[in-house]
Amino acid sequence: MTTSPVLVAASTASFTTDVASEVSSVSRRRYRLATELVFVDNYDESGSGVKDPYRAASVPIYQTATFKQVSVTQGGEYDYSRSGNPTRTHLENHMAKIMGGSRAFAVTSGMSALDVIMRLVKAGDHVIAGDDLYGGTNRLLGFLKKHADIHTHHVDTTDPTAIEAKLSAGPIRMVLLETPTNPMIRIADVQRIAAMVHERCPNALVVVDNTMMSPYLQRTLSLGADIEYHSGTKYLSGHHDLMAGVIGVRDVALAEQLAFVVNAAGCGLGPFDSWLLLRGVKTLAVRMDRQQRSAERVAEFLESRGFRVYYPGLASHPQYELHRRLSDGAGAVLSFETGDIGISERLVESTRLWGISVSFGCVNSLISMPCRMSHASIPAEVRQARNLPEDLIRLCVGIEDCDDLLEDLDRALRVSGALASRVDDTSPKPASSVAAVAETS
Ligand SMILES: Cc1ncc(COP(=O)(O)O)c(C=O)c1O
Ligand SMILES: N[C@@H](CCSC[C@H](N)C(=O)O)C(=O)O
Repeated sequence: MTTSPVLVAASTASFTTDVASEVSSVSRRRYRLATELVFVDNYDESGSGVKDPYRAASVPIYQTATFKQVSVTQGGEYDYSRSGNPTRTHLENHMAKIMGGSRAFAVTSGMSALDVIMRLVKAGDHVIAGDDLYGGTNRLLGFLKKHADIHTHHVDTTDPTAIEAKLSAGPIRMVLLETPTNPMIRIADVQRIAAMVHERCPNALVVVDNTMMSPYLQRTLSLGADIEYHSGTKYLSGHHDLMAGVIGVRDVALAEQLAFVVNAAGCGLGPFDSWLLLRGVKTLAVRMDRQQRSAERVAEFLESRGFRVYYPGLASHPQYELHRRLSDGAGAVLSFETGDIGISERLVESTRLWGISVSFGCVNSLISMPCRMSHASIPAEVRQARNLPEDLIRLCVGIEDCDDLLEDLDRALRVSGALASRVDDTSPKPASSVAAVAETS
């Protein structure tokens, strides 16, 4: 991160209301994001006024559903963990700080985050969303169309004029963007789209699913989005050992509406998962830096072998410059085509180190075929109409030694026949691939 340190008002996160008001007026130096990720504001900045009574180095897990009251009318800050829990509050304040929002909410999954956000849309309203987007998002939007009379227009979000053309299609309440998209890794110009939507449709909210970048690489609230959300199941937690969603907002009134829904619908993240997520977020920068470095090598390796690779860190990506302008890195998810569904299936099943699994953002490297797995819920004819390649392979690059990853991939490319169908065997190989070939033969 390159942002220079500035002074900001301290978070009002607290375990007790009285200490919160005591520290809320204090300003402290704002560090670079990699520092802020590990700096969990558990004490006040002077180090004297303690927010946690025992100055616990790790935020405690308040594994309780209820909080006792002093009397019938006198309660504390918390009464019931659905409405609020200190461990969750800590996580939420930490995430608001990291995302550059006024407030954040931690809920039970990424889909739950979108479900909360969609409660801001009422029957008869229209939504504009991408034609390349996560299968579960497509499924929820389809459900809302069928059962709640919320109509979604799916457009190519790489083209702001395609969005502009739909702004008069009905009462637009929301523009929902993924950038990069899952699984085609396309980029939306959030800044331009947000400015245009806010000018043309002041009642519309610009919502960004920032899961693939994480707030470490891209902060869309500062690009003009009204709401940014994440599947915390992915990079924020990093280990595929929990499900979570995080929503961040700038506007205080909007935050109040979301807070109401989280409590009313009862999807706030439980104390243990809140603690696990807070723990995961602390290592986000080191994980992402490492995963991204390896992803760059993997993308270059595949491109040098003649494959069509989708990764915004490659100069060949059509929105390479745009993504560089909007973000701090290309991330660690990429996809590529082999040109043949059978070859893709064999390739995926030939890897040993890359786990065949949905999801991404884990420290372990994963390989998948979106049309058979994460995006299988999108009907085949819709996938075809949206030009989603059936042979597409998606890679989520983990933290393993990159030479091992390349060797495993190289071997799988060969045994599946993918490489033979792409390039002649005399093309340059990474030094490490020699061992892999020997292993195969
Ligand atoms: C881009 C994106 N957004 C949201 C989700 C939903 O997250 P979750 O699985 O945590 O519900 C996923 C994957 O599941 C995803 O890939
Ligand atoms: N069976 C699940 C599949 C989850 S896909 C998870 C992730 N977002 C990805 O893109 O891999 C479902 O149908 O929801």
